[in-house]
Amino acid sequence: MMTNSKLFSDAKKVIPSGVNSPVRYFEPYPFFTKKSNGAYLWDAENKKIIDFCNGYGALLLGHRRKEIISAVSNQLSKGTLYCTPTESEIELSKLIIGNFPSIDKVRLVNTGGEATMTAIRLARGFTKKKKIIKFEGCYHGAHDSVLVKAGSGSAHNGISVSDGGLDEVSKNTLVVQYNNIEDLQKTIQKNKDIAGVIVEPILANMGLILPEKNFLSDLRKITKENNIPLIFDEVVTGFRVAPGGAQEHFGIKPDITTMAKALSNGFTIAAVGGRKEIMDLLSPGGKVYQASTFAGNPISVSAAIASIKTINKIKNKLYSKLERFNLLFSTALDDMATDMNIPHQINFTASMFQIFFTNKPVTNYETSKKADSKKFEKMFRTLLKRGIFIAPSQFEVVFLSDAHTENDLNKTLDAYDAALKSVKK
Ligand SMILES: Cc1ncc(COP(=O)(O)O)c(C=O)c1O
Ligand SMILES: NCC(=O)CCC(=O)O
Repeated sequence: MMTNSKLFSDAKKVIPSGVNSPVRYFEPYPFFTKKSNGAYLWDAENKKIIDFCNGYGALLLGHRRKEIISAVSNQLSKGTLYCTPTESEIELSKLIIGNFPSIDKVRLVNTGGEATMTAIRLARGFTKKKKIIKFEGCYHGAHDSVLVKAGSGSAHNGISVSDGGLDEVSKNTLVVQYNNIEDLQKTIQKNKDIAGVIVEPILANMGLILPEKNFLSDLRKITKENNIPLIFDEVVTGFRVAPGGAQEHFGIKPDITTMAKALSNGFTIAAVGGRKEIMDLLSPGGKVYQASTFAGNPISVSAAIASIKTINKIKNKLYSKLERFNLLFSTALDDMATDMNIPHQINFTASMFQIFFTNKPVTNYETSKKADSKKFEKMFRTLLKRGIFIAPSQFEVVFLSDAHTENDLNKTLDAYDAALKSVKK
């Protein structure tokens, strides 16, 4: 049997740092997954692990969900890539538009990063302006204009602006504090050249940070008053917090929306959608260029159609169950840490939560950075020893899926109990 340790030493020889995305690495080495099903992963050493990383939020319905696997198997028998339009793309676009009333038209792309890159280019093409505003700690993918004071692996590895990124690009990205509407107002007043504001409506890349009351509605009001397109990056929140994403949950209409992850429950697809007059600027009808060989590929499209149909069919049960599980879990975890006298904060909403080891509320990049990440890593390691996998970094969140059972959650709470004890030592 191959061990995780042997696989990692092999991997390092042929893959930089042994991983294909930085967030997958943790000390001393990550486990290597052989297969998954429902709520579980099995590693190279045949250990069964309860998964709370869930494809960084993609697997809302759980691994190998039957409706999706059967739609994809059906498509596999008909071909994998045509590079011509298909009727399925129309069906998927109608489903997306049906769930997101702010969207008149939608382009399919492959990754969240590609979606935000296209959204920003569209905002620039529409306004003929240059600068974009992003919020500290929000992560929108690994491209130059958004990899500035970003969260996720970029915060974890202390990379505020990436080597190799162009200053000419990052200097056109203005960074504003999350949950600080005055900061946004001042930045808009000082700069006349703003093409768009991009935001994670719920910040899920600095741990979990919730928008304070009125933050998103004020953001909408101010951008509208100043004729600045507002981009909601719903790569994490789309379909996860509601069938129509955070914009449905908070009742706010952005001008452009990006989505990925739970859109397809584990296949490579993302989308950028928005108002007709903006979306129609895309080439070939317009002059904003976006293109990709794999965009709208029939495999991912079939997965996304099956995901949305499943979500829409079971939505009345799905979201209330996940919210109930999350409330029970987060409350029990809070009680446990309080009983142990461990300074902590728990932020939770819908099917996401995170614990921070700090006695101050976590409301933005700075307060998240001040939490004790060494304690978090200790907790992570104890959880993993006990067969529970959460994303390895303080700057990610814990994702529940429809496949988790009460029994899984009880086991996980026992593991958190041991993990908190290890933190206390
Ligand atoms: C909010 C948000 N936007 C964009 C992205 C980038 O998505 P991808 O990794 O598919 O490029 C992520 C990825 O984690 C994300 O969390
Ligand atoms: N929250 C950050 C991600 O989901 C990104 C995953 C990756 O970079 O592999």
